[in-house]
Amino acid sequence: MKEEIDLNHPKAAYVHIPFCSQICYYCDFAKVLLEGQPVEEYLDAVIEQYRTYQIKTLKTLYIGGGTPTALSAQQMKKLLSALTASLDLSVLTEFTVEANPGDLTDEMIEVLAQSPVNRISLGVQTFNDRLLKKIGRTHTQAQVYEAIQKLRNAGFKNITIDLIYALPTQTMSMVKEDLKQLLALDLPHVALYSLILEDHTIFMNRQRKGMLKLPNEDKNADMYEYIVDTLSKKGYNHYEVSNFGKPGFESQHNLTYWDNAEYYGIGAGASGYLDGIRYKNHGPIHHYIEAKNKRVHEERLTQKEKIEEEMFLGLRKKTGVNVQRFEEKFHRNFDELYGDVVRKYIKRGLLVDDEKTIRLTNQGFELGNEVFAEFLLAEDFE
Ligand SMILES: C[S@@+](CC[C@H](N)C(=O)[O-])C[C@H]1O[C@@H](n2cnc3c(N)ncnc32)[C@H](O)[C@@H]1O
Ligand SMILES: C[S@@+](CC[C@H](N)C(=O)[O-])C[C@H]1O[C@@H](n2cnc3c(N)ncnc32)[C@H](O)[C@@H]1O
Ligand code: SF4
Repeated sequence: MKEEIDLNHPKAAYVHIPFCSQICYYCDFAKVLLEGQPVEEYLDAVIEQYRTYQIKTLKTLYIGGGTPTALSAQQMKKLLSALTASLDLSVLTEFTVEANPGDLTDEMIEVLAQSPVNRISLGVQTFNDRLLKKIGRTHTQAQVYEAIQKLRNAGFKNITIDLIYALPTQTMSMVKEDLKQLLALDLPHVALYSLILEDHTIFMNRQRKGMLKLPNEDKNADMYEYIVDTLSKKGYNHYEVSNFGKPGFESQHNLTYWDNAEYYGIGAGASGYLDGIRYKNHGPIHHYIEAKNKRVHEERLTQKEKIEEEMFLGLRKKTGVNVQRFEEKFHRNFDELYGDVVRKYIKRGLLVDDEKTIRLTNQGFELGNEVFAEFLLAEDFE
């Protein structure tokens, strides 16, 4: 009986730490400057929300931000022990903490190494010191090398970094140099994002004033092609639009999102998906701390929305959407719903149908959003 109940529970949890010691010029995630924030009260509120779910087993736990390593080593220790106190650790296979290369003090690394955390995601963005300054980062290339060496010395094998390409003034040869540095580090995983200009960022402000020199769309596409080609040749599995992992190192937590499975979302501004309801927690720190009910937006998804999400999220993965699984899940004939659009994009070389799965080609990945839009169902769909 216990096992049955457990199977119905989400197997992934996301915990958000919204503090940063600097605000990067491109970033629109839920975050605030650390200084002067009620960090202890915030951690207590996070732990309180986590406990309400009475979680006993998880396959993946992910502490993201913001910058989790902006916490002090003591605060991190308190958070990690509260999150794992009632967990069956034999089931927990992937436990990630995001870290800023400049924050990884010996003390912080020791706290992480002595906990069940087994994956570290470093926000590197680029190895180019001048470019790092131009995007508002305060760490340097040397600190990245130092952080990775220290993490390895402490026993961490599963280290991933985030890089951004198509940054202002970035040229193709700068992207090639970043890839060279990345490959020399021989890391098992990397996420490479194309810069997105977000509202309410310094970059958007500069763009509006005509002061931002961004690579054009063609250059952006060339950069993506170069990245995909280079990493694929070096043995990385391009398992999602922006993610590359050596076999066995694909992020299990992020695959939960793309598999359209449910997960707990804990912390200010975090989103979660439980019992068919997508929710978002209060964003502003004080609201989050004070609110009795931490969840502020809740939306029960209709069948139409669930099907659309299954397609958008599934197509982000290299393995695509499994047709049989789709039909079992939604009790619908796939071909009736999507046969026409699938055939159209197969003709254009953007989709492949290998009988069992529908998936994007590399060219399809580049034009992802255009393809996804065609998988929206009619307004009157029932
Ligand atoms: C929200 S951050 C959290 C990680 C950590 N704070 C850090 O930056 O080191 C997660 C990642 O999202 C990516 N990101 C944030 N804003 C972006 C943007 N506007 N365009 C592309 N990628 C972005 C960055 O690569 C960043 O490392
Ligand atoms: C952009 S992804 C980077 C993934 C990472 N490179 C990896 O492979 O482990 C992570 C970011 O997405 C955001 N994020 C992930 N899950 C979230 C959730 N459930 N609610 C809110 N934000 C989330 C956080 O800002 C987090 O820093
Ligand atoms: S990219 Fe990371 S460090 Fe920079 S502002 Fe966003 S969350 Fe903070």
